[in-house]
Formats: sequence, structure tokens, C-alpha cells
Amino acid sequence: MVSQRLFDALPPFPKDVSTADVPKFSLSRLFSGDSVYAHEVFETCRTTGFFLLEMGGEEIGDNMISEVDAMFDMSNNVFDLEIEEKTRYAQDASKGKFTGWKDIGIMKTDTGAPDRCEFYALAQDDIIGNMSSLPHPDAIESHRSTIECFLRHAHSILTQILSILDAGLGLQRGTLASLVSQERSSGTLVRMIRYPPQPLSNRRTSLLRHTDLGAITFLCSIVGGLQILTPGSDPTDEAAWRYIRPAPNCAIINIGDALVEWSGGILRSNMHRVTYAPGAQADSPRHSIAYLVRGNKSVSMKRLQSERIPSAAEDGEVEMDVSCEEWELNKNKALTAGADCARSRGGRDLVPAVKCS
Ligand SMILES: O=C(O)CCC(=O)C(=O)O
Ligand SMILES: [Fe+2]
Repeated sequence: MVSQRLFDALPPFPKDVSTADVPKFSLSRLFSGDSVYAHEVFETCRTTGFFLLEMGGEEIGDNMISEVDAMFDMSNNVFDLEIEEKTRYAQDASKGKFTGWKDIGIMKTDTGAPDRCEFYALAQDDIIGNMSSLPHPDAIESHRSTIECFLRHAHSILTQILSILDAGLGLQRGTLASLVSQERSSGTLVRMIRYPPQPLSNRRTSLLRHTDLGAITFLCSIVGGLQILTPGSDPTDEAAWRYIRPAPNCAIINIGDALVEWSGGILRSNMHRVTYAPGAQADSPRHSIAYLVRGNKSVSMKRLQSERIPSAAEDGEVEMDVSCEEWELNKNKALTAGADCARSRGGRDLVPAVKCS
């Protein structure tokens, strides 16, 4: 949900590229309490797992638009720092440190080739104050309050979406939000990403196909490149990968694996990847900002109990009681090694709210 002003500064996404079938919802209607609209949002989270959320006109939406613009500015400045400076804040996957800077090529794509993107990740706990602050370059330190506002506003928008999911899953209002509280420790991150333009003669996937391991993601970008796998398709079928067209004032929201687990497979986390941008955009660097909301560290990954969520026993499964913290560590290691055998998950039919005999 970058502003129109920043979109106007870059070449447009071409009109003739076929794009994914992803609906656009509006934040003001989401806040209106319209139950038919809420049901459409829920069904999208169950069947596609991705949607656009348009903001503007509401106080929180307008704040978000200017905060996201400021985050993009900051991200540009961070990635433009000298490599020696960025190296001081390097991530260290072998020590489970996924905050700070990740150079291009550290991760693998699905062919085993090095990735083509740089990350700088910030822990929500660091910014909100759930832990003692981690050191960052001045380009970040001087913007801590902007980052905190961005996190608080994005979180309250996502809380609204989670309450729609509570209703659809037959959970008490506030159940899902209580698993991803901002006031308790979690692996939640805001990840800034820069993808340099790729040479015409050698263009390919820059970020491995994956599903997000957390609960829900709030993603902002201007330049295209994000693709989702058409539900029901084989990931090796190139024709099944479709671009999402970024739009001004719109965030891309997607469901992650934790919500699939908690909902017993009702909600859907869909595979996605990043490749070169289409048309004239391919010559511009691509920036994105992903707010990756994860469960509180000690929360279990076991499914929640409700009339609508089939129990593991009903499915003939024995559930492992892993905490979000352990689950994330294992998934992160696999992802870094390119060994994440990701597949889209979830999307099963809902049982009726009241079971009839
Ligand atoms: O850069 C993007 O648009 C997508 C990033 C992404 O999928 C992620 O960080 O999980
Ligand atoms: Fe992702």
C-alpha cells in the first residue's frame, strides 16, 4: 500500500500480462461489520489465501500509506549503505539469527541456484520493546518511531482480519489475535527486501517458492515480480505461476502455515515466489516490505478446538505439540538451505456449524 506518488515514479506494470485471480477488498468495508463482505474475505482466505487490501479515507489507512512510504525511503537508504557497514549487522542462520542483513546469494532457489535478493529484517520484539534493543545502522535507528507506528497500525488491521477468521472458524472473537499478541515475545519480523534488476540474457526466480511459515503476512511493493501458484496446480508447471499486480494504496495479505495448522487445514497458505518484473519494470530495482506475523513463542502449533475445526483424531492424525518457536527454527533452516519442500496447504471444506444427525 504504497502511495500513488511512489507508483508514478516507476514504469507501470504492463496491461497485457495475465495476472492471478486475487480479489481486492477495502479496509473501510472490512471495518463496517458487513457480514456478507466478511464471509467473502473468509472464503478467500480458505480458497486462495491471498488478497489485496485497499486503504485510504480511513484514519488508520491514511496513516499506513504515509508510514509505508517512509519505510520504503528507509529501506532504500539501508540497502545503499556500504557493504562493510551492512556486514556489521549480518544475519547468521547457523546461530538461528534471522534479523539484520542478508546478502544476495545466501539462500537457494528451487533449482539450487543462489537467490537474487538482499534482506534487512527487524524483530518486532526489538522495535516494540519486548527485548533489549538490537543494534542497527543509523539509517534505521533514526526511524525507530516510524517503524513502531507502522507495526502497530499494520497489526491492528491484521487483527480485524483475524477476527473475521475467528467468526468463520467458529472461534470466540479475539482467539487468533491472542496467539500473535504484539505485547508478547514472538518471531514476528518486518523484512525489507531489495531485488536488483536482472540482465535480459539471464532472468530467473530470485526468491525461492515457499509458503509463509507464520500466521499472516502484510506485504507492500510497487514493482511486480511476486507470483502465486494457481491453486490445484503443479509447481513445476511454469504456466501455473501468475503475477500479482501491485496496486497503489493496497497491501497484499496472505495466510501463512500457522493458520493452516491452527485451523486444521481450513485456511490456505498458498505457494508464492518472486521472479523478474514484467515489461519495462524489469529494469528497475524491486523493493518490498513484508510484515511477517508469527505466533507468540510458547504458543502451540496444535489445532484449535471449535465445532468447525475437525480434530486431529477425526482426521486420523497424531498431532505433535511443537511450539511456534521450534516450528519456525526448523522451517527457517530448511528454507535457507533451499530444502523447504513447500507446497500449498489447506483449503478444505468447512463442516456445517451445527452437525445434524
Ligand atoms: O518480495 C515479495 O514480494 C515477497 C516476499 C515474500 O514472499 C516473503 O518475504 O515471504
Ligand atoms: Fe512469502
